[in-house]
Amino acid sequence: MAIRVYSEIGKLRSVLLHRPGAELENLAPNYLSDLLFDDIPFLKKAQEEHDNFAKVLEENGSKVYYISNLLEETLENENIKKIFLDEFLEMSEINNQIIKSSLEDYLLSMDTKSMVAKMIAGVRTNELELKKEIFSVKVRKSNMDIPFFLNPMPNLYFQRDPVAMIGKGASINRMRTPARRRESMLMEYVLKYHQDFKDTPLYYKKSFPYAVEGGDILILDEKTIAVGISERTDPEALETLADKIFKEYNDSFDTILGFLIPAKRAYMHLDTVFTMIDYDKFVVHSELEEAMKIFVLRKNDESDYVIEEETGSLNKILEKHLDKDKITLIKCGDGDEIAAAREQWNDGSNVLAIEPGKIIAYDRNIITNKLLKDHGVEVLEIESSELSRGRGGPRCMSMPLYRE
Ligand SMILES: NC(=O)NCCC[C@H](N)C(=O)O
Repeated sequence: MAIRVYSEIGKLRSVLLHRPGAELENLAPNYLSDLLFDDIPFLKKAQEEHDNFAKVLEENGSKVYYISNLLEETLENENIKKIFLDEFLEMSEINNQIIKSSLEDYLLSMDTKSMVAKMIAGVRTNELELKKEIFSVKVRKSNMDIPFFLNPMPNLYFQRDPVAMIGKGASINRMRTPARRRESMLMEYVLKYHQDFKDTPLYYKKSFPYAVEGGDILILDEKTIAVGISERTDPEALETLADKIFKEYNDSFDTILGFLIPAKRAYMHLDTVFTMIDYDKFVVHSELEEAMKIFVLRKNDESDYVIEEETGSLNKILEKHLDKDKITLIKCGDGDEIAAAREQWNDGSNVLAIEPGKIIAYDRNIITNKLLKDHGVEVLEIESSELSRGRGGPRCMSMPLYRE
C-alpha cells in the first residue's frame, strides 16, 4: 500500500491505531512518571472508548489498521521474527545473558499473536523461573526500579509519535525517552518487510543520534512541513529530515518550518500547541506566546537548502507560509483561565481532522468543542474519560497512512 500524507486535513482514507491492552494493567503508581503517565486508565473502559474511536473513523470512510496485526503478518516470516526479537531484546537493555535467553525462549514458545501482545504488555520478574541472584542483578542494574524483565509499552496507543508518515515516506523516529524508544521498531519492521508496505522510503532512522517524535511533525500542505523543536525533538533532526526529503528522495515539499516551543511537559509536542482543522483554521494552546521564533529550512534550486530565522505571531507565520489572507486561531478553553487550563490538560487542542472542517475531539472538552462548532467546524465527539489519562488526544492516538 502506498503511503500518501500531503496534508493534515485531507479526507482520511486509512489510519494506523493501537488498541490499548494489557500493557495498561502493568502501570503502577511508583513508576508512573518513568512511563510518562500521570494516572492509571481503567483498561476495559479505555478499550471501549478506543473501539468507539475506531468505529467513528470507519463510519466516516477511513480504513483502520492495527499495528499489532500488521506486525504479526510481518513476523509470519520466521527469519524476520528472529531478527525482530533479537533487536527488541537488545533495545530492552537487558544486561544479563541468562535473562535474555530465557526471555527469548519464553517469547518464542508462544504463537506470534501472543508473543507480540506479550512484548507490548511486558514480562514481570515473576513470570520466568530464574534463580534469585539473577533477579537481583537485574533489579540493581535497572535505571527504572520496576518489577519487569521486559518493561511494558503503555504509550503505544499514541501511534502518532513513534513513526511519522510524511508525503510518500516515513520517519522512523528516535524517541526521546527510554520508556518509548522500542515503540518505533514495530512499524519499522512493517515498513521494511510487510508485503504491502515494503517500498516506503524511510526519511529517518531510530539509530540516528537526535530525537524526533511524530507529535512534533505537522504536514501543513504538499509543500510545507511544520516541526516542533521541543522537549522531544532536537533541531538537528530537522536538518536530517531536510537532507532526506529535499535532496535524497525529492518529495514534493520545499519548506520545513521549525517552531521553537518551550521544553516543558505542558507543551510536550507541537500538536499539543496547535492542530490544523481546516484550510484556514487551527485550534491552539491557550497560553500561546504572542511572538514565536521559527527556523525556515527552504529548498533552493541546487537541490540544497538554506536556513532563515523569523519571529512573529503564529497567525502571521501561518498566513505567510500557507499563502492565506486570514488564518483563524481558535483558543482551547475560549480564553477562560480555568477552562483553558483544564481543557488543555485533557488535550482540547489535540484533535484529528478527518476532512477539511470535520474533526474528532474528546467529548470532555466542552467549552473548546462549543467554540469550534460556533466557528462552523463539524465536531465528532468521542468518549474520553480513560483514554485522556495518558495525556494525548485523537491526533496523538492516530497515524494517517493515506489522505486525499
Ligand atoms: N503527540 C502527542 O502529544 N502524544 C502524546 C503522548 C503522551 C505520552 N504519555 C507521552 O508522554 O509520550
